[in-house]
Amino acid sequence: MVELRNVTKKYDNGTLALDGVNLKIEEGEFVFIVGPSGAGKSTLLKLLMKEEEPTDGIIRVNKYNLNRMKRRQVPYFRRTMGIVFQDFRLISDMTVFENVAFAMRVIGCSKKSINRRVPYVLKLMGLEHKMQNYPNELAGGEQQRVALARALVNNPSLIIADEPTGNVDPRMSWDIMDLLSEINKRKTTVLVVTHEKSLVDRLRKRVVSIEHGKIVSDRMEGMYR
Ligand SMILES: Nc1ncnc2c1ncn2[C@@H]1O[C@H](COP(=O)(O)OP(=O)(O)OP(=O)(O)O)[C@@H](O)[C@H]1O
Repeated sequence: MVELRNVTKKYDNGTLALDGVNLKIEEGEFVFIVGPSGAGKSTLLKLLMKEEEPTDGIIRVNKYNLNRMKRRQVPYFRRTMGIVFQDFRLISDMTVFENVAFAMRVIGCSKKSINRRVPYVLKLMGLEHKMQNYPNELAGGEQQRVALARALVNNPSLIIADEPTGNVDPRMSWDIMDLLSEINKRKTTVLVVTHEKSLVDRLRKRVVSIEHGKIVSDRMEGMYR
């Protein structure tokens, strides 16, 4: 469960990025966050992963109250969620396999389970033939899928993705959305920031629109209405 109550974020330079945001996302929901550039979408995600602090308001993610969280708890908290960053943040001197394995290693998984799980997840992403390659040897869309594999590998209860289809062709965008939908069917909460109106229009999901730091609409979208 994700909850923001009256959340405001003003950056040090005076920019009001979020202005009194109230939002509740139940466990197992799939939610798109949309809005023009500069609306505050990335800021919202950064607050949810405690990369930024709110100026005001209360934020809860799963069993955590982010306002009260101690600095040393943050890495543990982040490990409960799968995060796909806009710029992937893959580690350049690690292979694809190692990048995904690393997420398992930091939570103390055994070598045996890593060797079983990582190839499985990479295969799901259609990357089994790239396991020993380095990120800079991959196309943008492939790097995107490595980032997604890394976010999924520990079966998180919440996945947060910032423009997960940003650098890929339309067909691949659909594949990524299909994967996220599949994961969502297994009760994982999925939160996706996207610019791609065509995806949002065709998928029957909850869509939260943000403009100038405020939620301007919150509705179910879909071709079947
Ligand atoms: N670290 C920062 N310091 C100061 N201002 C910032 C910072 N990060 C973002 N902003 C500003 O806050 C506002 C919201 O930015 P944010 O990145 O959340 O928008 P966005 O909706 O994600 O945009 P985009 O779709 O282009 O990624 C913008 O005016 C932006 O310039």
